Amino acid sequence: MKGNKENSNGSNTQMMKVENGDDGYVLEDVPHLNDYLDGLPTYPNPLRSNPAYSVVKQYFVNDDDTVPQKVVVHKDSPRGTHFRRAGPRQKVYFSSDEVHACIVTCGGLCPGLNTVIRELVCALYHMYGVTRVLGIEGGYRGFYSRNTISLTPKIVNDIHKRGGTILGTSRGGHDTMKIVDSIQDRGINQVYIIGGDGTQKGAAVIFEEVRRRGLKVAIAGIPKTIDNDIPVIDRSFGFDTAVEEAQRAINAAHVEAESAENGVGVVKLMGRYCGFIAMYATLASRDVDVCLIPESPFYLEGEGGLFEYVEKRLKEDGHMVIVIAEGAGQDLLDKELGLGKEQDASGNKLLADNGLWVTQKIKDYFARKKLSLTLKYIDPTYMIRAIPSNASDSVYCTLLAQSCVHGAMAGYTGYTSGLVNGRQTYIPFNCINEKRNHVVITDRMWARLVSSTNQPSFLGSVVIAKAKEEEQPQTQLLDGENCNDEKINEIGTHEN
Ligand SMILES: Nc1ncnc2c1ncn2[C@@H]1O[C@H](COP(=O)(O)OP(=O)(O)O)[C@@H](O)[C@H]1O
Ligand SMILES: O=P(O)(O)OC[C@H]1O[C@](O)(COP(=O)(O)O)[C@@H](O)[C@@H]1O
Ligand SMILES: [Mg+2]
Repeated sequence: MKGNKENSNGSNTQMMKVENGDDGYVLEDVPHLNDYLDGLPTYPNPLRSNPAYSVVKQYFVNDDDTVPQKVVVHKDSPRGTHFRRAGPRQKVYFSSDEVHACIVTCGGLCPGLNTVIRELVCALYHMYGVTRVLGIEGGYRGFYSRNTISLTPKIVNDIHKRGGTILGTSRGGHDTMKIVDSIQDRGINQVYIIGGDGTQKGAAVIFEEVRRRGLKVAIAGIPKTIDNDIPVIDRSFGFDTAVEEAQRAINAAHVEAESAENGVGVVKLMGRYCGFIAMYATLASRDVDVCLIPESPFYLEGEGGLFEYVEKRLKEDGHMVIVIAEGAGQDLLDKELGLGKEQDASGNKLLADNGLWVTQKIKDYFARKKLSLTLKYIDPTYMIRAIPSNASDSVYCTLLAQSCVHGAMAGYTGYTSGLVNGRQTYIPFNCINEKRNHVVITDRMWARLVSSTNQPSFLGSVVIAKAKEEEQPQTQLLDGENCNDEKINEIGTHEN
């Protein structure tokens, strides 16, 4: 049974393609150019005659292959939500010389952006014989305010060794009509959009406008977020690299703290709304005594508070390391400093420097108690995102880019490519855009962290009960689950 349902988000008119099957099987499908254009010609996939790929058994993905969102199931549980498996199809909807592709990067930097650009260009050229690929400079606004650059395998050959994005990026500037006018005027028919939650929302609106105008243009997203806050996918590219780089800052903080009397090292890491980088960097390092993240409220004064814990650790060990994600404790700062309304050009809330704030608070506390303290504050936030991707992220970027190109060539549109339970999939924009991924503090991963640092939970029993109520228990599969149900963080819930 095939069906479309209206998106619950009032501002977004995207029709969702949902297919229900036996035993509670649900396919959250992605749009196809065929859905709104009749009589499109198809062509055999050029990979059939590509010497590297033609020898691969079952190189082409079966059109019916789908990937389950949840792999932990019970005997009688419904089969649940699935996504279309990514990969090359037998038939393509674009001939090689017809394709005029473009690539744009938006939002904040992330390790691996250049790798994705490189691999998109190489996949288009080498797999599909496409020779017209444009780079849109400076993010979304580049569509209507900047010249484009021509991208070839030669131009992108070495870019994966550099951090940042050769195309430049920006926040704000999303003007749907101007962007789609530019796509139409330039004769672009495949748009590859690399960016985070904001960017994917922008891509969804572009897709809707392209469909409204009846254009044969595939709109494909590649999720980029150093914070790892995009739902559904296993993890975002660049996240591994960022966690690895964060180790250097934590090591430095530890060395400094260890070498001084009553030494405290404070490290601020990225994580606007979620504390994945801080959590994983802390778990990996084992030198951290307390990790503060946005999802876990904390307090400073009194019993069970941060000051009491710092004092205790210094008495016991003579030194300690604090990791703080940039979004942690922002409510406390808001209350005290009266901030809270300022936004960046994309509408993201601008955060006050909680690392500096907590540093000053600890210093004041120790001064009040006339206790000695040597505190060093390290803020490596931009250092961890301005570097090239590490080896594992680079391979991941390659697979993402190739999957994304296969999808557009096969005529799919309005999707984000993403890794779900270790398999590449096409995810409809609405599944990505309606929720944000966050650390589940009633999950075993956070419990692991709290037990490894031995930090106070800062939570009273009432708060814990409330959090448990709000979070879906990880072993419980609910009837009728779909991608819009609260996502249980996949990284945090893979238990062995
Ligand atoms: N709700 C939205 N609708 C359309 N465009 C958006 C939306 N939110 C953000 N954008 C655009 O997406 C781009 C990147 O968004 P931003 O939030 O800065 O970064 P990220 O995509 O990394 O989260 C910006 O150009 C912004 O204007
Ligand atoms: O200074 P900028 O460029 O606004 O970036 C800061 C923000 O970018 C982030 O890395 C996330 O940005 P994105 O949503 O663009 O991925 C946050 O952690 C951080 O708050
Ligand atoms: Mg974002």
